[in-house]
Amino acid sequence: MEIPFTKMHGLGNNYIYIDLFKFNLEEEMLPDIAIEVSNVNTGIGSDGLILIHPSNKADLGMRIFNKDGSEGQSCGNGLRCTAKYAYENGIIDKEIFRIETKANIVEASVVQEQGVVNEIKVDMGKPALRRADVPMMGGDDAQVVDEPFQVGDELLQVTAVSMGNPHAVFFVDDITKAPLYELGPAIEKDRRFPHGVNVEFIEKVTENELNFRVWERGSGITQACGTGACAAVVASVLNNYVKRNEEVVVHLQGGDLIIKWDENGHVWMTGGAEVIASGMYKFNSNS
Ligand SMILES: N[C@@H](CCC[C@H](N)C(=O)O)C(=O)O
Repeated sequence: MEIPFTKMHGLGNNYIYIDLFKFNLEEEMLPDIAIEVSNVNTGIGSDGLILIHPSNKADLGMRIFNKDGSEGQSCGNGLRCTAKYAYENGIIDKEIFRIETKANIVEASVVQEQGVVNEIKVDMGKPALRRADVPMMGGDDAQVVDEPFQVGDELLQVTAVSMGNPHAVFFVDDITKAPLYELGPAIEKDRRFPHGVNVEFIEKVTENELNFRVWERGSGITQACGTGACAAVVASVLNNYVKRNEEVVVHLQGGDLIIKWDENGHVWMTGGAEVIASGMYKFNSNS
């Protein structure tokens, strides 16, 4: 079967996008397609698969599958790329529109010049902070802020945030020494997170600037994670490292995002999105 695709990235966080306004895929094939297209040796190579689909609740919908075939509830970089694709390919014909995800419905605004989208701002909605909503096991149902977290021989301090998907945020003094490979895989699958977790290491640079590295649930190290950057700013506010209602520049491996957690509780994400290539993928179903 030949599948039309577009490969896009947001700060290097790259996915294969399939436009289900034009092409149909069987539900049961989706995890296998995600695994296969993500493979850099036998597929295209990506952090996963994103489907852009019709929605009866919003202007359009987006679904994200990680590299291992698991489905995530949201994807910040994917939402900006989806917004750019939808605008530039005539799926929508307005600058502000709503996108449904498995987690919630978000509002995206595109800044465009002559039909080409340069920047996308997304109202990502409100974070969920109660332990059960992350979800994280153990302890009472209050927020998980700077809580001791033992992993093997290491005693860390965790702040847990859901941006529709789960995030465990750890603050470090020097981002270049963040133990991504050493601890990322173990924390991602730690039994205290029953649905797994995205793992972020954050260094405060100034009152309005954070350094960021991520080990993503289902995909491992990626160059950027939009929901992770939102979670990092929420966690930094909760730990008094940055201020509520102020823009924070998050330096990810692939570039910068501007994030603000506003006084109404909404998290705003602003950044770019790029098209890499488009073509036809020959799906072999070998995985
Ligand atoms: N890269 C994404 C998040 C993708 C999903 C995540 N790995 C999960 O399983 O929750 C982003 O930009 O937010």
